Amino acid sequence: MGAGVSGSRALERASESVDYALGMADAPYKLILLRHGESEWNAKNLFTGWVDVNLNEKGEKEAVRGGELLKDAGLLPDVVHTSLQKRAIRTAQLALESADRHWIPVHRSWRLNERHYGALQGKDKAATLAEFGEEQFMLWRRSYDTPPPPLADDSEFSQANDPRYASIPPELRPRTECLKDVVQRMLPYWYDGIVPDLLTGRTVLVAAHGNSLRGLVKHLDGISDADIAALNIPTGIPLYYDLDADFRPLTPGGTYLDPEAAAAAIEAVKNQGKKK
Ligand SMILES: O=C(O)[C@@H](CO)OP(=O)(O)O
Repeated sequence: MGAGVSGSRALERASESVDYALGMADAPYKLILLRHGESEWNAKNLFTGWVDVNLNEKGEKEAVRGGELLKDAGLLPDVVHTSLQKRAIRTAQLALESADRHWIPVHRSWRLNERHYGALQGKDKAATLAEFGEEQFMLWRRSYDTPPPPLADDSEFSQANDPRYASIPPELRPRTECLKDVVQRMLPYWYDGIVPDLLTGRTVLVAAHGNSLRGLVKHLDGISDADIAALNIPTGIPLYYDLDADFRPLTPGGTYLDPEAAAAAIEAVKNQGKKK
């Protein structure tokens, strides 16, 4: 019995020293969220959703700067997860190149895609606000559980027949989504794709979108369905989370690596539709 007790103490000590060696004693898990840089349609103030729009020049610069911020902060990702959309994929590549981490393993999933914006995809935000009024506009844009009308499969902005979504049965491919739908399809990937990487002590970068990241932040910070309406995420500025052993943030809301730029950009996202 004595041997058993000292054996288990030795095991405890060994596991403590592994935690220490991995720097996991206080904040075991390091997670970085990065919304893609400005896209061509962000600049034109159009609802984008699943339309596969590219970064514009400003967005490319934001992505490069995002990588520099990571490097300066000593937050070097060991693995990256992206959506299946070009603006997030390219943002991750540009950021990782500028942090000299272009070689890390990459995983992609449609579950990190932007919210499908239904029949609003391709529409001008200011014109939509003017046509339907502020209440309806904000309900579609920021309410937790009111999706816009579905997008017809024969629309030029539909992804119903896009081969990259072939693994989703045709009738289950989104034609519109509210944030609640996004949380429901994103969380399985968080648990099965991202958390296992965090558990091994890797620093994980998630390069995704305004609304898929709002869904993830809602989950991490335990934000209510009502309060999430007020949360906006800026393009291209890394948001860093130290997570405890239960994957809860040590600093609620995380930390933007450039807080001043983030505050100004959050305000601009919030006011989209009100100008241009
Ligand atoms: O158009 C979109 O897909 C998203 C993100 O750009 O817009 P919003 O911030 O209005 O939800």
